[in-house]
Amino acid sequence: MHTTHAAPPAVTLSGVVKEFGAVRAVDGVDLAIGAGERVALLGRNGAGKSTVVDMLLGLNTPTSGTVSLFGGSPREAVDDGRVGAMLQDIRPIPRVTVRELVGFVARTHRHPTPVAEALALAGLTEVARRRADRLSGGQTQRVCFALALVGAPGLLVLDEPTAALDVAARRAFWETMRVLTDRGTTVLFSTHHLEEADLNADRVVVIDRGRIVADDTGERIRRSFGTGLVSFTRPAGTDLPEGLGTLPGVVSVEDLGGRVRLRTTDSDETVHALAGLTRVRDLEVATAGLEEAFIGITSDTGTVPASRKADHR
Ligand SMILES: Nc1ncnc2c1ncn2[C@@H]1O[C@H](COP(=O)(O)OP(=O)(O)OP(=O)(O)O)[C@@H](O)[C@H]1O
Repeated sequence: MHTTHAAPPAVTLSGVVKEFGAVRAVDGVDLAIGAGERVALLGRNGAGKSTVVDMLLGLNTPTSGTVSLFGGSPREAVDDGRVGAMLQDIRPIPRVTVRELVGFVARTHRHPTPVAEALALAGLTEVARRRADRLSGGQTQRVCFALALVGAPGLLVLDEPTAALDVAARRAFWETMRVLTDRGTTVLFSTHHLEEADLNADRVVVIDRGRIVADDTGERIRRSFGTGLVSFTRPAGTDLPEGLGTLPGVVSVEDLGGRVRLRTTDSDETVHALAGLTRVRDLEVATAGLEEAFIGITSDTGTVPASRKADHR
């Protein structure tokens, strides 16, 4: 009988916890990423993104739980040249030309991408003869990108990859990312820009205080964040009406000292039902920007809806 074995996922994290003394940077993360997926790890500063990335690369070990890449340890996958990485702290670059540097790293791999192609993919063709230590911040970031991709890795791990890039370079960068995932490369990148995650990933994993609070397509996450804002003033001397949180579309309720703000996925339905529930004054309906919606889900005000948390235990 002929049996086929499915390839193990590119990335698997099971019950991963990472503590630094009293700080629990990663607090029980389960995540599986298949070949060719383009996944954004989205979270605000200090959410735990870099800690996850470091564990994926074997630079850090979990306090508990397991991390595996292609079914083996991160160290094995890295030593095997199956992982390309671009981290936030850009290391000093030696005094050689860009082409020499990329060529040198290419020779350390068994099946490298041709150097000219790696340079072109990273947008470095024009500066290939320049000394690598005399480049602008954005060009230096592109050199790091070329070094990450020249080994033709199965998995690319990129920690805030576009931080130093201008608008045109960003666009070119994401275009290259598409080319690579179309070839079957798995890409995991971290960002704190919802817009960037939404536009450039097939799947967005939102991390907050070390936990995954959403894992879905950017569009569905955007919708579930609730970009509608319905605000009203409650009559003086009255309490916050009961049942606001269960009105149609409502994902969170905030009471800002008499002014009540509902975040909703459907403002029309919410307003309609609100009228039947209570008397309100100064009704206002607005749309939150994507970034604001994201801040809503991950802010300290505790407005993350219980239902979304429960989805991702
Ligand atoms: N080596 C360390 N020692 C102590 N605490 C650490 C260490 N590394 C990270 N932390 C803490 O762990 C938490 C998560 O940090 P991490 O760098 O993973 O966040 P991040 O999501 O990557 O943030 P940013 O977007 O700012 O890069 C933070 O509270 C941080 O201060």
